[in-house]
Amino acid sequence: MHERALTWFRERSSSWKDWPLDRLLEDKFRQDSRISLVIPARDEADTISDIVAGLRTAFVKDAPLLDELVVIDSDSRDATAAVAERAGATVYRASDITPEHGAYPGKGEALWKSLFVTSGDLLVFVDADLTDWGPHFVTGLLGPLLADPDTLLVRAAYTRLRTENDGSTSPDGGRVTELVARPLLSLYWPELAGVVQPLAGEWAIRRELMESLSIPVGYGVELSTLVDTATRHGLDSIAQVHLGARAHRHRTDRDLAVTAAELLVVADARRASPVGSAELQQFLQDGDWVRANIRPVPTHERPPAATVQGRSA
Ligand SMILES: O=c1ccn([C@@H]2O[C@H](COP(=O)(O)OP(=O)(O)O[C@H]3O[C@H](CO)[C@@H](O)[C@H](O)[C@H]3O)[C@@H](O)[C@H]2O)c(=O)[nH]1
Ligand SMILES: O=C(O)[C@H](O)COP(=O)(O)O
Repeated sequence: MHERALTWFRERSSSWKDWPLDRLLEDKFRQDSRISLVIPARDEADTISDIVAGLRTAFVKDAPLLDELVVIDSDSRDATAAVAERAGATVYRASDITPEHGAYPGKGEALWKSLFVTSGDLLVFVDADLTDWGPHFVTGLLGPLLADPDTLLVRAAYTRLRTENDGSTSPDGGRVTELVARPLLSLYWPELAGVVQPLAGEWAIRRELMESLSIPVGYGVELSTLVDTATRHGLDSIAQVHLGARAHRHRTDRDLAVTAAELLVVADARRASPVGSAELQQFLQDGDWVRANIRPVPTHERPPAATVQGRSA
């Protein structure tokens, strides 16, 4: 692994088990922190109820960790809003929030709009399509933020499960992650190559930072916030927490191609110069991230043959 990335990986990774709820509550009340949990959701009526109800029970009813549990309904065509409200969330339609600023479709837009209806100084984002997850996602993500004022952004690290049509699972999830995000980071921001899940939809961030960043309206928001935070505040302002395994609803390759293009746009907007040499950082999906793999990426280009001495034609 790139030396800086390896140092970061070693120093800034922890496990959700390192962050017990008691300790978090103690830190939260000592610091007088307010915490908002935000779930962006488009057409997630099938899964959102369990997520909202589970988090509400764990961190609103049983323990006072969350001050707000908000769902941003992002142009859903199904009953997402009603289901989420019944499960105990405060629900806003993204397009109803600050209508004077207009409305775009997309996840990033939902997160950006959430800034206008929440008040927590710490924000936690959780996707609405999770099928394998646990409340420890939230405690894990908040741990480093509550423990250290210099930590500004916390990313989830997990094994991404792929669920086949017959219900069987393998640790082969994350098509865009493996095919686009990781190569982009390894090539253009190799110091970020130690981020195990650069596109994880579960992350926590200080409001002050989130409000200072430009937010792509679509699926580029995870990549942009990662790169921009590292660029402006240094790698060590970011931490990652291993959360075990995570499964979600899979989208089609064709839909993911649009996401892939969005990531390229985000990268393109942030890049000044091309890479010289490159290696691709990968992680074995069995959870043993210490046995990470480095794959050399060929970058050499031959000159036009017409310019090469001794060509026969
Ligand atoms: O217009 C949209 C589209 C999606 N979502 C919600 O955003 C979350 C993630 O969307 P999803 O379609 O499940 O994304 P994935 O295909 O799983 O993409 C992965 O990679 C993306 C970055 O490329 C991240 O934004 C996602 O969180 C991450 O799960 C879910 O709660 C969606 O309901 C919206 O709120 N509005
Ligand atoms: O982050 C990703 O790579 C996308 O969400 C796709 O994940 P999947 O291949 O596990 O559906």
